[in-house]
Amino acid sequence: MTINVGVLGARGRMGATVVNAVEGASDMKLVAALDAGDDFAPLADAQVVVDFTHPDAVMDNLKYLVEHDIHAVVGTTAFSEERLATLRSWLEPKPSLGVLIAPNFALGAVLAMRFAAQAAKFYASAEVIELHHNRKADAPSGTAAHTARMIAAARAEAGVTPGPDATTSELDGARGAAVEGVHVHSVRLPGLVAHEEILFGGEGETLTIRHDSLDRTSFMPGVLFGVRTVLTRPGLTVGLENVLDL
Ligand SMILES: NC(=O)C1=CN([C@@H]2O[C@H](COP(=O)(O)OP(=O)(O)OC[C@H]3O[C@@H](n4cnc5c(N)ncnc54)[C@H](OP(=O)(O)O)[C@@H]3O)[C@@H](O)[C@H]2O)C=CC1
Ligand SMILES: O=C(O)C1=N[C@H](C(=O)O)C[C@H](O)C1
Repeated sequence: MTINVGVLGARGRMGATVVNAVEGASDMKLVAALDAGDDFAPLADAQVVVDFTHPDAVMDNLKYLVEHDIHAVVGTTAFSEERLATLRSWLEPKPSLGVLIAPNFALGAVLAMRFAAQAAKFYASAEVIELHHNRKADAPSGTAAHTARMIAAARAEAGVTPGPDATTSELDGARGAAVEGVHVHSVRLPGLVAHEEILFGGEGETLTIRHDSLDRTSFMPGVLFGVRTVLTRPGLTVGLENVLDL
């Protein structure tokens, strides 16, 4: 079976890479490659649309896709619990429609998050550092926020209370942003692509888990897997770890 795929954000850094990947996939056909300001009419031919646009645009795009019964694979970041709840309400009357949102489609990043969740119950102290290119629109990264939430959930399940921290900040932001009790630090530099370190500290030891995306092709196997998977996975799925056999 050939899957008809549309891409939103097609002229962007990720969208252009997705266009190439879809064109190179023998089981997919690219039917629309659209960007900001384009007419969405060509999406009528798409079974699945991949969205790598902008946090300010993605909810309107998803509303359009759900209204038109088109499955969606979403890499665009900055999904709050409120946004996810809105999306679930849109999907409720569409029981066969699937939306897959993944803050990171790179296999290594998904594994790093899983390892971090595993480690979280053994270490009361954890910090996340994400490092990205300086054209990135949002901070913290979607991956860092998701990682922090996974650590928080693993701690809650294991009954681990976040470790002591005696520091008083002299300057706002010196300790980063707290996402569900986990400090997250964002670095922006030209030359970087997408990188994350998760640091754990315990009695006389530290554990560092690090992932580096050195090229945007690192995200493509996950995106193509998402396109193939979303057709048979109705409802909202958040995180590639929930569809991969890890
Ligand atoms: N989940 C993952 O694995 C990954 C996620 N990302 C995320 O993907 C998103 C895009 O990143 P990146 O490609 O670097 O960003 P870019 O800015 O390079 O690309 C975004 C593109 O989307 C276009 N766009 C904006 N609004 C719309 C709209 N309403 N409809 C269609 N196209 C639109 C932009 O056009 P214009 O410039 O004219 O506004 C631009 O061409 C970010 O949220 C980023 O964090 C990135 C890498 C991996
Ligand atoms: O903007 C990017 O580049 C990336 N965005 C995603 C995020 O915010 O986590 C995924 C990856 O880190 C690259």
